[in-house]
Amino acid sequence: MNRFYPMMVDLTSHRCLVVGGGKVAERKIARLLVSDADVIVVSPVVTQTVKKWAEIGKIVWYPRFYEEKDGENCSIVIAATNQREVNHQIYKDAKKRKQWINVVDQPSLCNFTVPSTIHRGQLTLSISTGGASPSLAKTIRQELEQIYGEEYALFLELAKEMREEIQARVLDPAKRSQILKSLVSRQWIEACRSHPDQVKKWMQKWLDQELQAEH
Ligand SMILES: C[C@@]1(CC(=O)O)c2cc3[nH]c(cc4nc(cc5[nH]c(cc(n2)[C@H]1CCC(=O)O)[C@@](C)(CC(=O)O)[C@@H]5CCC(=O)O)C(CC(=O)O)=C4CCC(=O)O)c(CCC(=O)O)c3CC(=O)O
Ligand SMILES: NC(=O)C1=CN([C@@H]2O[C@H](COP(=O)(O)OP(=O)(O)OC[C@H]3O[C@@H](n4cnc5c(N)ncnc54)[C@H](O)[C@@H]3O)[C@@H](O)[C@H]2O)C=CC1
Repeated sequence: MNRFYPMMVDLTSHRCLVVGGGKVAERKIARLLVSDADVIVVSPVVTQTVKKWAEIGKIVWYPRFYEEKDGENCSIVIAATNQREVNHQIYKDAKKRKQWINVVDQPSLCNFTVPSTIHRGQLTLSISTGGASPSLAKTIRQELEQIYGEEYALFLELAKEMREEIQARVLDPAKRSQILKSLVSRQWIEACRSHPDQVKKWMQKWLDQELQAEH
């Protein structure tokens, strides 16, 4: 069994090739766009959504069949056609170039796979089943979406600000660690959900009290 190494990658401005323009390719492209990658799509036919992305300049689309040179200078290649032999050829070309390659119909050829993912601002939750059951990954994603709502985005934004202030102002490591831990409480997360407009003021007040107790 292959245990994949979970890794958060900065794809900003990295050229990423997606071959194919169907439903599966569209999903992979959407993920790459969230990460600000430079996406090149090669496919004679694409979905309406992919076509729209090309029209508004979010991606570059070459409306033709795959050619070996398409993968040049790409950090990542995704073979997402419905032709097994074409996907296999894309794999061989990418392997020669030592690129990161995802083949949507042959998990054993992938040197990376795409997990099911939830974004809540800076929070990312990803689920992988190592290719055993993508449907289970999707089901768990849907369950977690109910538990981890949009309030986590606001909470993290505020927690980041407060954390920076705590790091700058609390010099005693033990005390700093204690305040940083108490910042992460159910109450604050709940307040982000119920009172998004007021919570920052309350948190700041709480922090000021904690910092005063310092002196
Ligand atoms: C190995 C991997 C490679 C990769 O694509 O990266 C792979 C491979 C394959 N998927 C197949 C089928 C389906 N995949 C989905 C859905 C998703 N597949 C995703 C990832 C992965 N799929 C990687 C492993 C992920 C892991 O480790 O868990 C997700 C998580 C991420 C994403 O794609 O963005 C996304 C859910 C996103 C979400 O909604 O949260 C559904 C459900 C649906 O579409 O509703 C079905 C139909 C039901 C079923 O088969 O279970 C087939 C058979 C094709 C066939 O039979 O023709 C293969 C090939 C094979 O297994 O041989
Ligand atoms: N990994 C995953 O998450 C999943 C993978 N699959 C697999 O993914 C494959 C694709 O599925 P869909 O997107 O639904 O298929 P689809 O039939 O909607 O799209 C296939 C695309 O490939 C393009 N294409 C075909 N030959 C090409 C070539 N030589 N060069 C460039 N583009 C070419 C077509 O123009 C079309 O846009 C299927 O074979 C299926 O087995 C299916 C479900 C999920």
